[in-house]
Amino acid sequence: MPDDKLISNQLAKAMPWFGMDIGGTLTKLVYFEPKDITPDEQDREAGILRNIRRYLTKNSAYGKTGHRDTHLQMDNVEIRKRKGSLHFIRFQTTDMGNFLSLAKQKGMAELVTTVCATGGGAFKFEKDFRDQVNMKLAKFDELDTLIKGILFADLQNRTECYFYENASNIVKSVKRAFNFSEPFPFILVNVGSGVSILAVYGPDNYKRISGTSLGGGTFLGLCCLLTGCTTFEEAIQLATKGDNRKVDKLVKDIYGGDYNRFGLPGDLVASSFGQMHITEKRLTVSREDLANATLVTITNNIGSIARMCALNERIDKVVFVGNFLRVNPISMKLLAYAMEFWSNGTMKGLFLEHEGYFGALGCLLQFNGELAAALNDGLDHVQSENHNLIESMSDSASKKPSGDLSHSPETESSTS
Ligand SMILES: Nc1ncnc2c1ncn2[C@@H]1O[C@H](COP(=O)(O)OP(=O)(O)O)[C@@H](O)[C@H]1O
Ligand SMILES: CC(C)(COP(=O)(O)O)[C@@H](O)C(=O)NCCC(=O)O
Repeated sequence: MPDDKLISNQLAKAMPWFGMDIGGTLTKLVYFEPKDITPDEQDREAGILRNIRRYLTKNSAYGKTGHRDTHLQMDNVEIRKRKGSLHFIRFQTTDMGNFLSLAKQKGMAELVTTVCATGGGAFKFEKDFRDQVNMKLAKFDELDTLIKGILFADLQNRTECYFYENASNIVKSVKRAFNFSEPFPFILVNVGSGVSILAVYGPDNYKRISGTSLGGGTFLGLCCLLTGCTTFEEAIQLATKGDNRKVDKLVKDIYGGDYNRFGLPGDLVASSFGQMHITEKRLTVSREDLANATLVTITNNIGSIARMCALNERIDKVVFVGNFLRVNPISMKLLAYAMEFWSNGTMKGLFLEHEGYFGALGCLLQFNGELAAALNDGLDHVQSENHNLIESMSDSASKKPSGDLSHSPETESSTS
């Protein structure tokens, strides 16, 4: 059985380490940059690997839609006994063709033969990866990796988790760090293109309890249709300047004030977009108002479903993640308000700094587990779906660096 040192050696040879989450709208790529490279290792580092490392870490924009979220970079992270930084990169999934061309152009295809991937696109694009860049995808489930990513990020960064103090007063509510060191149980609401809701009881113990197709993709799609905007950033900017009350019908528009008997305040939205059947109202609303109303409609619906799920499961912590929350304090404050107000202060909405990257991060970490286990077991226990992944690792463990997840003849070796 290989010892720890051998395993860490083999894992290091598998660089570069990536985790990829190919979602319905955005592809998220987490890249581990080793920072403990010895001079000897540097000398032996293959040219392609060095170029990829430099290309990814020296730029913050790639191709047409690729961005590195530099503010999310995690330094001094230890993974597989290596110290380094985690870089967080995203691009539009519709740009996958360009990503594959770029990967080919940068020599990735020669270096990396297996990529760890999660999300629906890991299935959808598997053939494209194989046909266009000769890469295999080692597929992991998106909800498994999501939870693993969250737990890892929170361990690394004790200010990862936050909540809104004074959540019941949206104007005055302020972001504060939340101690998430004892996380279980919690409800996890992943707001991506659509919404998945999980009840998480332990690191490997969860169930998917609900979902809705009215998610981040719906907000963006409707906003583009209603306002003519073309990007998420533009949609959020418009929403920030708008007022949903000119679009929605409020309780007071119907009751003239509060509906006291059932505790419904006059300012509560009674009917989303409920004023838009009135011609004069329609003529006076702005694009900003429509964007704001769309954001409020989608957010409130998610908040309402999440709260019912939490109530049903008797869980008081509700964690919201997913890129819908990117640059979107309006929705986070609304969700925090909804959790607190409708539960009479018994539930708490929680948020995480790395919003949409946990699936990709968990994918990067998961690979370690599978790989180490495979090496430990002498590669005997390998499950069929991970066959490709382990096959290429077995190559590297025994003889030539064949390039799984990444090998080249002179790929860097471990310091140990
Ligand atoms: N730059 C962006 N481009 C498109 N959508 C974005 C962007 N930033 C945030 N979003 C929002 O995030 C959602 C996608 O979230 P994400 O968690 O990445 O889900 P998925 O895995 O389905 O792609 C979009 O539907 C949109 O609401
Ligand atoms: C199918 C999905 C898991 C895909 O994840 P996504 O790319 O949206 O993050 C998600 O969109 C979802 O759970 N949709 C809601 C389906 C439903 O329960 O109605």
